[in-house]
Amino acid sequence: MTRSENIYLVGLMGAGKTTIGRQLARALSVPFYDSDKAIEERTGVDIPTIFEFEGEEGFRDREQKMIQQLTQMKGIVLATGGGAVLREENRRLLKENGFIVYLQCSVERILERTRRDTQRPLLKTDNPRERIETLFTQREPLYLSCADFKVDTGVMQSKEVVSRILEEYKSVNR
Ligand SMILES: Nc1ncnc2c1ncn2[C@@H]1O[C@H](COP(=O)(O)OP(=O)(O)O)[C@@H](O)[C@H]1O
Ligand SMILES: O=C(O)C1=C[C@@H](OP(=O)(O)O)[C@@H](O)[C@H](O)C1
Ligand SMILES: [Mg+2]
Repeated sequence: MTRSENIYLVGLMGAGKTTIGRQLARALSVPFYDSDKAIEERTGVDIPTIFEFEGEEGFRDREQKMIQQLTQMKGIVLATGGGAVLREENRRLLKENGFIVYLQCSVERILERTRRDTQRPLLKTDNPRERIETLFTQREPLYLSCADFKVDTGVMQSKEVVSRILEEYKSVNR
């Protein structure tokens, strides 16, 4: 088993990890996991409820446990949550066990895509643009430090993004 048997997607909220991940897994005929969905299934409540009752740190603890478990699996595509790279342990686990793709996206596009969203507690603010800009500045260096490959999802259709990832993944796994 090599680390490249898994593909892990990282990037900001709205970059398309969940959407692209599902399509990529289908194209490869492998199982798809989404760490947020797995946390929701385990707890029986949605992400905003976890933030409400346990705060961001409570959510991060659950997220770390989930990443620990999901990175034991082989032959999967995993969409992480946008903040999964914040913890060093998560970055280490992801780097050790998979091919990491950073889905890059401009603040403007993210703002458009998340405008009507109610499921991302970190964007429940009077000034979502400022929040996204802050997250971008804080996290972009972390995404870049983990990534084996990056692709801009703001300028291409998801189908094209999937093709670019497959092309790169196959070239490193020849
Ligand atoms: N080129 C694209 N790649 C990925 N998502 C796109 C693209 N264009 C539009 N979208 C839309 O943007 C949103 C991305 O949300 P999601 O996949 O949940 O992102 P994430 O999991 O990174 O937060 C979806 O509603 C998706 O349909
Ligand atoms: O950026 C973040 O800190 C978060 C991103 C979300 O996932 P998506 O990136 O899939 O939206 C989810 O994990 C939670 O709301 C926190
Ligand atoms: Mg997602």
